[in-house]
Amino acid sequence: MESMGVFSGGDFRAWTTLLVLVSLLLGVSGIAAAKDESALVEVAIQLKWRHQFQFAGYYAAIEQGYYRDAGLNVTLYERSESRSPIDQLMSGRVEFAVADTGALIYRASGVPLVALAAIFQSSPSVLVTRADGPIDSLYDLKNQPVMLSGGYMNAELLAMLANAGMAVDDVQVVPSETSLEPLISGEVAGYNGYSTNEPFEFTRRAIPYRVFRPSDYGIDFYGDILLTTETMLNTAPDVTRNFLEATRRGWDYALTHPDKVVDLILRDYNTLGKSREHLMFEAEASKSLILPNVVPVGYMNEERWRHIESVFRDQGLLTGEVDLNTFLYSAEPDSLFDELFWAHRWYWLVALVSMVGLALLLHARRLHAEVAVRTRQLSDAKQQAEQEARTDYLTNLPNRRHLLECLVRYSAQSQRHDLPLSLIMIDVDYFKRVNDEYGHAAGDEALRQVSALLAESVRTGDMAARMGGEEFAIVCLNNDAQEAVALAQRLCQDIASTPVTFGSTEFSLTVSMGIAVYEHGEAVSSLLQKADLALYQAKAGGRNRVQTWHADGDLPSGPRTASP
Ligand SMILES: Nc1nc2c(ncn2[C@@H]2O[C@H](COP(=O)(O)OP(=O)(O)OP(=O)(O)O)[C@@H](O)[C@H]2O)c(=O)[nH]1
Repeated sequence: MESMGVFSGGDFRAWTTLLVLVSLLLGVSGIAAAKDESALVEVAIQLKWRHQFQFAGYYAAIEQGYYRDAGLNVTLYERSESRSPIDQLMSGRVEFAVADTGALIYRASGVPLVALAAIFQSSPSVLVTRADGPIDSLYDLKNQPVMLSGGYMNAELLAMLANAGMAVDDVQVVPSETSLEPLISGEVAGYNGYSTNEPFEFTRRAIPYRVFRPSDYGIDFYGDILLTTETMLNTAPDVTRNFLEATRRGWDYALTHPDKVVDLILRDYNTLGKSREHLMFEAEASKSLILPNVVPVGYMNEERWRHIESVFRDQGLLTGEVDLNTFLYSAEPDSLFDELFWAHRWYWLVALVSMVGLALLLHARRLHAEVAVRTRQLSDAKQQAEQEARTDYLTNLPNRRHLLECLVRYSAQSQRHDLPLSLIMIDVDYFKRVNDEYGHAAGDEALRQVSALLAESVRTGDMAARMGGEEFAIVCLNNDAQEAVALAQRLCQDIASTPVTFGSTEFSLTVSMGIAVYEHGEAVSSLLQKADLALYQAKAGGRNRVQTWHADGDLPSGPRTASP
C-alpha cells in the first residue's frame, strides 16, 4: 500500500508526456479553427421573439467567437410584428430562423423548410391561471375567456384542452396580448404564457398562479426549432453544418455560464428591459427544458416529431403527407450515441486520461511489488548460498569454515565470561580400508552415520563439524577438560559399538580423538594445533582412544602419517 498516491519518476514522465500531447492536440485544433476575418461568410438569423435568455446560445456564440471560428459573421434579428420568422426565412431575408413546431405544418403544405435542431426538448408553452381564482382544473375554463393564439401557434395548448375533455369552442378564445394585466385583473381566466417567463412576474408581484403544462396531458412538443431552407442546405451545406455546430457550442457555453450571458444580454440585447433576476430566472427555467445534461443541445428524435405530427392531424391542422426524412436535418454524426459522444467529448478525454493515469499507477504498483518479491528472493538466495558455504554437502554438518568462525566467537566469550572451552578433533581409523573393502559409496554412508551420531550427542550451543575427509571436530563451550574427555570417551564407545549399515552390509568403525582446552589469550590456530597433536598421539597410541593435550606432553611436531 505504500506506493498509493505516490508517483515514481516514471509515472511523472508518462503523465507529463500525455499532458503535452493533449495540449498539442488542443492547440493545433485551436490554430486550425482560427479564421481570417475577411473570409467570413455573412449569414442572418431571425429570432422568434424579442431578445431574452431564450436566445442565449446565439448571443454566446457571437460573443465567444464560435461563429467566427466557424467562418461565419452572424447577424441576429429580433421578432418584428409584421413578419413571422418563417416568412423572413422563405423570403430569403435570413438564412436561418427560430420558429416553433408549426414549421411541420408548413412543410406538409410544401414549404421546403428543414429543421436543424430543437433547442428546447420540452416546449415552454403553458396555460397560466390565477391560483386564487375559481379555476382549479382545465375543465373550469369552460365558457371562460382564455387568451389563445389561433392555428398552429397554440396547437399544443389546444391539444391539451382536447385531452382534458374540452373542445376549442368550449372556451371563449381571446386574442393574445403580451401584457399580463388582463389575467391579473380577472378580465381573462387563462393566459398563454411561457413557463420560463410569466411565473417570475407573478412571484415578484406576490400573485398566486397556476401553470397547466401540455406535457402533463400527454402533449409533448419541442420548443424553438432552428430552421433553414432546402435551398440553403443544398447550396451551402458546410455553412449550415458550421452554423449549427457553432450554435450548439454557444448553447453549451450559455447553459454553463448563465450569469455571464445574462451580463451580455443586459449590456447588448436587453430590448425588453428585463431585470437581471428575471433573466436569471429565465436561464434556470430554460435549462430545465433544454436538458443539456440528458441530450446534446438541439437533439431531435423522429418519434417525437411523429407525435407532434399526430397532434396536428388530430386538430385538423395538417392533412398532407410529411416526409420527415427531408424535413429533419441529419449530418454526421447522426446517431444519439455519436451525438452524445461529441457533446461529452471532454468528459471522455478526462476519463481517458484518468484511465491512463490509473493504469500507470497500477503498473507502478505492480513493478513495486515485483521488485519487493525479487529483492526477497535475492536475499533468500544469498542466505541460502551463505548457509551452503558453511555446510558440508555430504553430511549436512557445519563445515570447517563454520567451525572456525564458531571457535573465534566462543574463544571471545570464554575469555569475557571466564568459561571453559574445549576442542575435540576426531578422525576415523583406517578409513581407507572402508573405501577399499566396501566401496566409496559405503564410505560416504559411514561418514554420514558417524556425523549423525556426533550431531545428536552434542549439547545445544555446542557444535559438531566435519573438517574434511574422515576428520570431524566438536567445540564445547562451558565444558572443562574432564567433561570433554567424558564426552569423547562415550562417543568413542558409541561409534565402536554401533555398526555402520550399508544395504545388506554391516561393518564397524573406530575413531581416535584429541582434546585441547582453550587458554585465555591464545590464538584459535594454536588451540587447533594442540588438538591436532593430541589426535596424532591418540593415533600413534593405537587408535580407538582419546588423548588430551598437555603442555608438558611429549608430542611429536611433524605431520601425522596414516598407518593401517
Ligand atoms: N568415501 C569417502 N572417502 C573419503 C572421503 N574423504 C576422504 N576419504 C578417504 O578417506 C581415506 C583417508 O585415508 P588416510 O588419510 O590414509 O587415513 P586412514 O585410512 O583413515 O587411516 P588413519 O587415519 O591413519 O587411521 C582416503 O582413502 C580418502 O580417499 C569421502 O568424502 N568419502
